[in-house]
Amino acid sequence: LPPVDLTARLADRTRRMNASAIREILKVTQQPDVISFAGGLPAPELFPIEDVRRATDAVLTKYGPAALQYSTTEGHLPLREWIAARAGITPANVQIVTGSQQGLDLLGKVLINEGDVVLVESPTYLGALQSFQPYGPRYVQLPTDDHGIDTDALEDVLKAHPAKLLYAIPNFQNPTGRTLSLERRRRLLELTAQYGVLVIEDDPYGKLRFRGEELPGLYDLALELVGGDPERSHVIYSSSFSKTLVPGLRDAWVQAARPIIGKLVQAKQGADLHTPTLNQMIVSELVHDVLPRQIEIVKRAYGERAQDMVGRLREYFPAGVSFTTPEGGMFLWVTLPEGIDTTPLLAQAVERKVAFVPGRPFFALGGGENTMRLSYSSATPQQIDTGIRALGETIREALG
Ligand SMILES: Cc1ncc(COP(=O)(O)O)c(CN[C@@H](CCCC(=O)O)C(=O)O)c1O
Repeated sequence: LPPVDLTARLADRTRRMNASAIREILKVTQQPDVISFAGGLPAPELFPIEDVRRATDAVLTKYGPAALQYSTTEGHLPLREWIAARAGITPANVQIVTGSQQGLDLLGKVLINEGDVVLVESPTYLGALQSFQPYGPRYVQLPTDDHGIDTDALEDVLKAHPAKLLYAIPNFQNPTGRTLSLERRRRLLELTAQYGVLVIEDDPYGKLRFRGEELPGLYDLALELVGGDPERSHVIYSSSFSKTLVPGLRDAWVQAARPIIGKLVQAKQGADLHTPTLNQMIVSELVHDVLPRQIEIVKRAYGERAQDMVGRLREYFPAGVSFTTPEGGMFLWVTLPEGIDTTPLLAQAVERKVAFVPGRPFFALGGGENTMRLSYSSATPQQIDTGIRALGETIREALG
């Protein structure tokens, strides 16, 4: 039989698909002697392994075979009830998803028509761009500064472009580590409500504040504006147990009005039927006692590591380099002098046994060649010292 040209058989939309820079770099940084500031990996040494062991045993004892059987697409009801009670909504407004990454993909599938204008921060989480891309959005980048999205610029954009969606990470943003100010949260909600733009609030880091005052989320503020009725909220909230508990159980959730949840359920039926039953039940055991304790442990550790890294950046990085100083989360953002391209710089850094994520893939419409993302969450003080020193030398060399 003549060989079939398989690439010619791929669906047209696959031309819009690209690899995740983070996932690709993770393969490089698996080499044991490379200090990686690349992936947003939670600190493995802090994982509550014994608690997970006990919870797994308790679940198998309590539910028996049901813990290993197919289960509902909406998700394990006790877990949805716990999430709903905390958010002041009903379980019908909560959909469990297999990582918030799946939530982003399903939201793209049910909300984005080819050509819809999707407003994204500049820079934004590259994984969201990867999830939305196959559905053919027209991205419009929103300028950001140390207080998050520039809402004056947002108003100008909304006057110029009827937009379908605004995707935002208000707390400890990926990749910059920045936090959207309260004043701008209110202004963003006013403008998006006025112009009929749905907001996706992606908030996997919201509980990981280690400095400053906690701020109400967009979803919470929007709920207040509509008298607490989730059916009238134009904000869709996404969060995850990946950064507060463990990422490998792939448990996360979406909060939204029922018409959106209803379509998410149908999209998820077509994707994976349901999130693993056992994993949901384990998380449902852990949320009561283990989760609050784990959040405190993680916040303290990440606060120390962030402080460490900022100290080393000040010590080892050359003048002319600027960086953010986050109040929570796992990342900070470095801006090098114009003219340096951090994509080729990564290869030189890896030769010095240190890795980061070049900034370019975090910009939906290009730019950012002279930027990079650093994650401090899974690095020890010694690795931060050694790695930042090596990275500083790499940058000095590139500056000539
Ligand atoms: C804003 C934002 N939204 C969703 C996710 C996905 O988290 P989960 O699927 O809930 O684990 C993430 C996780 N991003 C990490 C983890 C990616 C891990 C990986 O690709 O290996 C990162 O940027 O490095 C995120 O930052």
